[in-house]
Amino acid sequence: VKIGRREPNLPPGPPTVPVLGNIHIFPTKFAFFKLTEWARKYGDIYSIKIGPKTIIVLSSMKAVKELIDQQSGLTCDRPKSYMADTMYEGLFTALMGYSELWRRLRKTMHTILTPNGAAAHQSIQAAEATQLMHDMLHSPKLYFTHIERYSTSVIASIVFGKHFTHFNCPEMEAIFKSIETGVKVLEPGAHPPIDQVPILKYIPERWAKWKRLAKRGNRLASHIYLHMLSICEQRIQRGEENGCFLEDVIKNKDQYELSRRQISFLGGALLDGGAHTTSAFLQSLVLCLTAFPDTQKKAQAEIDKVIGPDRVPQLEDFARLPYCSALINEMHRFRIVGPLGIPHATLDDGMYRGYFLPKESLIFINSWGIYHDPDVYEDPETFNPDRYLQNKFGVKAGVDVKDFRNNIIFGGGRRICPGMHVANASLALNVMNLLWAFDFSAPVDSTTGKPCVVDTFKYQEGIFYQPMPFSCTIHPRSAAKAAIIEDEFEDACITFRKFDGVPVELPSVDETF
Ligand code: HEM
Repeated sequence: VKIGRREPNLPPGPPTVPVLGNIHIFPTKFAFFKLTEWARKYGDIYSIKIGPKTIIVLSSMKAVKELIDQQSGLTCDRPKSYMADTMYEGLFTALMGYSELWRRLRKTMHTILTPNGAAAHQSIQAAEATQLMHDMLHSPKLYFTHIERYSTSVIASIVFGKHFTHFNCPEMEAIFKSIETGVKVLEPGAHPPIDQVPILKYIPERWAKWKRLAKRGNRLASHIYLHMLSICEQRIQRGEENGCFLEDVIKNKDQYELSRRQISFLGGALLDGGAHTTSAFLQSLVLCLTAFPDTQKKAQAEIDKVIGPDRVPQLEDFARLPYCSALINEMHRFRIVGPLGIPHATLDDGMYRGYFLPKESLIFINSWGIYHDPDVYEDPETFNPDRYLQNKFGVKAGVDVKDFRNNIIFGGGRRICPGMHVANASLALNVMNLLWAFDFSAPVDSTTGKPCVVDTFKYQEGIFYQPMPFSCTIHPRSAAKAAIIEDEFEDACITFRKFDGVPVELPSVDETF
């Protein structure tokens, strides 16, 4: 039997068995740990066989640069996915194959997402970040949810011009229901291998729960995306534009060559792509500040020296805070939001380092493996922002950095995360604000009288690496700072007025499946 066998000129990899290849040993949970273990054994490029299909795993900056960035024309596709295409009608930028339509959607996104485009949205971003401080001040125990409100509302404001005051509102609930269903729809290994065995597509719906699930996902996703779009359209009709991204796209849809439905999914892809990732980063940040009090104190000392206690931080301050910048780099390295990114795929047959890469191979950028490589980073499992003060890439002495870039956590090539500049501004603003405003500590264990041990590995399963909710004590650093936050929040509410608008009722949706 040839199926499952590694073809002789593929990159090396774990031994295969007939038909299955490596399916039987492929991890279903936290796959990046196993893929990193294999990287140490088989090198920075290796292959895994899933039946007849090939997965290529890249675990060095050099391999990512050479194959994802420099051969982007070959590696910019996405794997075909019946489930994703059914749920998102083949219109979801992050999961679409390389096509003319994908290029048009990316081009449209770039109008807001360039550094200058992103800068135009900084006032709403700052107002949202102020609300996050205000929410944490008033109900610190709900900080996990406050972060999720912030991350969703900031993108919804930038893209659709719609601010969410509370987590408990019909729109936020609908967005999360759609995202949660998306996670189930896309869960690797949860459904029959439809993409490998296409005949399965013809099984009638009543016998195929997975088909019904994908259709339910489609109803939920299209319902909320179209609703968000109509909020924006109605604002334009009232002549109350607030400068959000989609206003421009709606008004110039002929120039962008996009239909109304395509525009709604474009907004949806930004919303889903931006909300969860930003949340995961900020929740990991709180976890690490709680687990590593010395780091917290050092960052606070820098902020106290540069900004002082009398005003809230501004985005411009960030350039004068090298330790805070190192802290963000170390957060990206230590607890990567997307440890395997979103898989790329090859558009055609290709070659790299003398290896053959068959058409439609999947390619994983194993960021976890790259950032936890003991040959590159001193004690990679130790959280140590100072490594990024020693040199730009935080590497051991003597490591050749000519192929390095610090934004590899945002992927690469033509598919590199278009939200990178919006995300960087969000992360910088909130790191400064949260450290300026609050002390984070582990709750005290009533039996020992000592702070509880914080587990920095208690994370949720899924495509993004997001911590499980954990107890954390959050106190304002002074009464004066609490008062400044109250004042700032009043100003933020003035900014929000333009983004609250007239409520538009969310119609109900059929959720059966
Ligand atoms: C900490 C924050 C973020 C991280 C770590 C992150 C990471 C990533 C990664 C790894 C990819 C896959 C890139 C590749 O395939 O090589 C991606 C794609 C994407 N991201 Fe982000 N992202 C973040 C924030 C955002 C934000 C704020 C937005 C929207 C404003 C956004 C929108 C997107 C979209 C639309 C794609 C799909 C690109 C495509 O397939 O063409 N992301 N992101």
